[in-house]
Amino acid sequence: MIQLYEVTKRFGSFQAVDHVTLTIEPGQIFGLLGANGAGKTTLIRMMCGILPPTSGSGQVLQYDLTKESAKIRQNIGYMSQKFSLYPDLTVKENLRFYARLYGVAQVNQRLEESLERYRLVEVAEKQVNQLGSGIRQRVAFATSTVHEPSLLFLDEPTSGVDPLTRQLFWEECYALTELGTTIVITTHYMDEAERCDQVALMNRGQIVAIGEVDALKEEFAPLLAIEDPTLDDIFVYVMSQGGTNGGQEELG
Ligand SMILES: Nc1ncnc2c1ncn2[C@@H]1O[C@H](COP(=O)(O)OP(=O)(O)OP(=O)(O)O)[C@@H](O)[C@H]1O
Repeated sequence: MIQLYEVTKRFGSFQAVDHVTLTIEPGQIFGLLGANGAGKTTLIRMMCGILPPTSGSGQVLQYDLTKESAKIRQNIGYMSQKFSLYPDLTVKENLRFYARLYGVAQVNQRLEESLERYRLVEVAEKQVNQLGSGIRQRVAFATSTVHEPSLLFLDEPTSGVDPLTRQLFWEECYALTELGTTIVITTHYMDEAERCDQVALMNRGQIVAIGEVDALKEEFAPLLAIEDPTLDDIFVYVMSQGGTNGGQEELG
């Protein structure tokens, strides 16, 4: 589904993503973890075909990362940290906008399905700016899946969201993977990371640990001298190995 080889992104002399080589199998929920500034969003934006890599190569779906980025953008779903919703439009109008953008056939039917699935029927005619953050998150989730992409990128979709909405959100993720969707998600919540089939820990632009959660725990137990480490323990250990790459002036 995704193969990256030595993918690097530099902003000026600063290396935000540093030679990342990665395979993500279809049908998985793949979690990207790392401290603030570790490079997760930059890596996701490259996988989405939004940001060209400085160097490296790869394939997303069957498309070349550098030469076919438009095809990638058209065929994936992406829920960014800053939800790309139009606050003055209603929930339904937002959904309709994205459905048209992605060339969805039978838009009306799809909108009804989407409103139903994400429990948005009652707020369909409300403007997004009148809604609370939990519902806005559901609207953003609905817009990123309105074209039923087989590959979905979710960048911190649950930050600032209440536990019930988080729970419902994860149920939706599982339902989508049942339908064959592959999900790449970033999160700062370790309980959410535990729900992923595979996780990768990023530090200073590099992937410093990758694998199934249980396998990682086994791998890190001797290094940590803890019999049954939590993902939190591993995270703290990995991050302590050199700290993060820190901030950088915005260079565009
Ligand atoms: N356009 C840009 N110009 C300059 N530096 C940038 C740019 N975009 C990102 N960076 C820097 O690259 C580094 C990685 O940022 P990125 O947003 O990918 O991290 P992250 O792991 O997603 O962090 P967070 O968890 O806070 O979202 C940061 O130091 C950031 O300041």
